[in-house]
Amino acid sequence: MRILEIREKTASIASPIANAYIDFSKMTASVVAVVTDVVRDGRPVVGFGFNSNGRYGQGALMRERFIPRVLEARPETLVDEANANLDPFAIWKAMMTNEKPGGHGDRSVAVGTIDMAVWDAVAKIAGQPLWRLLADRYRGGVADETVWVYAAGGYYYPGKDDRQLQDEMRSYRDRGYRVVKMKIGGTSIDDDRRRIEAVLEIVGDGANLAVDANGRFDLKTALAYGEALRPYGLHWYEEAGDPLDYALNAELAAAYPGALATGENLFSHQDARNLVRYGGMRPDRDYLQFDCALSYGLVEYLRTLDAIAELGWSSRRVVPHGGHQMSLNIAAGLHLGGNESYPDVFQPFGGFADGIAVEDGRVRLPDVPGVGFETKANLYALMRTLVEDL
Ligand SMILES: O=C([O-])CC(=O)C(=O)O
Ligand SMILES: [Mg+2]
Repeated sequence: MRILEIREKTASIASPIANAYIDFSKMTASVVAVVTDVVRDGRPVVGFGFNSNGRYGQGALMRERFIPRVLEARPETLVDEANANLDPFAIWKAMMTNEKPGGHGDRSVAVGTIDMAVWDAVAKIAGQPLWRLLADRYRGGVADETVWVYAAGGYYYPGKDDRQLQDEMRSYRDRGYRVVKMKIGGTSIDDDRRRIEAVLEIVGDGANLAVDANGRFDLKTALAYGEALRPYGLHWYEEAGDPLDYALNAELAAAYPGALATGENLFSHQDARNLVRYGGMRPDRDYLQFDCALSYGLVEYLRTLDAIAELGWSSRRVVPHGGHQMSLNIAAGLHLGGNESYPDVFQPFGGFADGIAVEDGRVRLPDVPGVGFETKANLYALMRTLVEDL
């Protein structure tokens, strides 16, 4: 059993939306296909992966370092004999040969994207949905039947007024979501207060609304927003300050009684552990949002979950960023607290299986081998363009 080829290409996810920090007018993502020599139903098993929004395509790093290392490794060293399958841990180790510690940045995205495709292939070779394989291997066979999801959107874009923001949020609620998320910090605090109140007219209770500042604020502004947000009793206040400014986060946590959420821009188990050690995050109410597709993949995510468990954190406090099916599988198979969803933005990567509706804020997973990309027609059509000749 061996990996024959790893193909990648860059896809555009450009759109006019903006958060408080960046606009997405030139945003891209990498799509990867891991081609194996295993044949199922007369066709080679191919695992697919892609990286989450916000970090651009990583083709150059893949082509120059990570793909060659996998293909140069002796094939027998990448096999998991016990399970008669490929070994994601050995493949990960091969990719990370001669990589120094620290400085987790774009390479963690490149590795995470290939790792997603490897796990898709592994689950397909096993003939199981990934969520089932993960539950069997790591959680005594018990998977969650449904996963809590929330609808992320509420972006800024030119000409968008409160009425359009309300229509957007109403449409998420009409599609079965209970909790919605909107951007803050891209305008004045008074404007944001008005936008929040407009959305609360639609979703009612503050517990149905999360807000996301995308790391924009300095300490003073983070605290001022904390004061302004406090009376609303929001679901969470996300990424107030710079992702690596643990002291800012700790000061905010000491002042803000509601839930905080952060971690989407921390890309290693060491950084995740430092957030939990030094960021003042409270295990009884706050949320951790590490995204495997940006942070060296599921192999590293398992280490991250172990690292936070050692510090007393339940996996139920983890609600990944990224709105993708890979994290949905991890949430169901490894007992996380839920998953982000982008019902409308970042298509075709956002959203889950076609034909499985969100009901009362929860979604089921498809019962097909792998991550389930084949159940999302627009995404699978894009992935197939990598392997049209196979
Ligand atoms: O706007 C973005 O970069 C995405 C984001 O923060 C989120 O989904 O939480
Ligand atoms: Mg965010």
